[in-house]
Amino acid sequence: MTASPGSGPRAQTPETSAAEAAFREADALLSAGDFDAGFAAYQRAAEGGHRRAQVELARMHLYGIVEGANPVAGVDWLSRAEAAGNPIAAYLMAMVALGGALAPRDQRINERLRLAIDEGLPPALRAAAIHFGRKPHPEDQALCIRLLERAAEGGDRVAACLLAERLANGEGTPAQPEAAEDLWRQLESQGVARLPAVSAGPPRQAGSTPRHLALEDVLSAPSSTVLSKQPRVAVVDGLLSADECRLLIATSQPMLRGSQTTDPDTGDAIAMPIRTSSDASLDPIQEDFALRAVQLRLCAAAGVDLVQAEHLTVLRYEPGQQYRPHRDYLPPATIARDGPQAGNRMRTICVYLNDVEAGGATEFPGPGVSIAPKAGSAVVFDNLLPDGSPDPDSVHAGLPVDRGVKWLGTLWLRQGRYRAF
Ligand SMILES: O=C(O)CCC(=O)C(=O)O
Ligand SMILES: [Fe+2]
Repeated sequence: MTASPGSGPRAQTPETSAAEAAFREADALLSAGDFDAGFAAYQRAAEGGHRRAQVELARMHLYGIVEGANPVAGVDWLSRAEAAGNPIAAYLMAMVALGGALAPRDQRINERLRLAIDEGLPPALRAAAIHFGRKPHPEDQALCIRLLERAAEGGDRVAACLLAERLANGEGTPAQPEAAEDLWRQLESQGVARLPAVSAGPPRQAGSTPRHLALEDVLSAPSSTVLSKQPRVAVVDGLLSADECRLLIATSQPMLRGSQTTDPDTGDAIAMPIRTSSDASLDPIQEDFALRAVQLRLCAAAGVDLVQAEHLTVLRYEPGQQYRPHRDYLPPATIARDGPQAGNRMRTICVYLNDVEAGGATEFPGPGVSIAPKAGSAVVFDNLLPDGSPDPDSVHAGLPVDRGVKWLGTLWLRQGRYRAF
């Protein structure tokens, strides 16, 4: 990758003063909570060629911040800013393109990410660190550490958590317990909670030459082992790396709240004794490249497209907490309200994010299958019969945790497209 803003033919044009004024006005309006007027002001600035306004306008379109937002228009604005060399636009385009729906999932993703890395964008540095961290070559491991350091220096707290754990455990670097402890103390003083121990085994991703960023290497999932044919239940070992497990935990930890369940009669989300864990559902606006890459691999393991996935949910069970026997398919009232075009939840993938000291297995009483949590491994199961109707035999439970804590990531996968990108 070559271009960097401020040099060469792709240099950014200086913003005109009218566009700059509209951009500032938009910022002020948004700070005051007036989203519609802010959107309109960004639109004026964007049409005047203001690159940052184009990016902000694109985000409002992509994430549906205002009435009339349109993800396709979001991608158009990103393309314009990207063509002018804006690295944030390139990063966001890479993130959108992972879904394959509004931009092709092709080689340009690597090029875009490289541009954003060259510009030192912390979420791009973090995503690249996690990418190289999956590869066993010592040069890739060393690169992972360096990229985490750069992201952490750029203020990325999740990267700092990942770095602290690698320093503590001597992953990709000699163990440095004191440096790890210092980093954790700094993070704790900023309100960041420590991570549970995660040991997903050594990096094992086969693939390309060291130090070469090639996302296609890490997007394919290892093969699965079928435990039951009817209902279909399979496990996939070694799906996520320790960094990826930690990424999900560190991202969701500040957002955890008591779990809710869908009332089968009304479709409302309510607290019910069936599910006593805490959870966080990640809104698309909270996603970054690394989180989407992880979800893409989960979807590959489940054999569905990323756009069929509901938002990623991360659950935490403390001792005694459980998810009593239930089925994941939705009542018609919920489907009518939330993605009627997407149909029902055809499949579920749950990935274990840590090893549980005792208890916490996922149990399918029908076929008599029980899966013990193992960091980085996943269970995939069908909720519907081949004709698309709900399968009552898909009943399953998260058994109570006896000792330790259980962290789990769940994607509920619809029959059709649920996400815009
Ligand atoms: O905690 C478990 O093992 C199962 C979780 C589950 O059933 C779900 O997330 O739908
Ligand atoms: Fe479930």
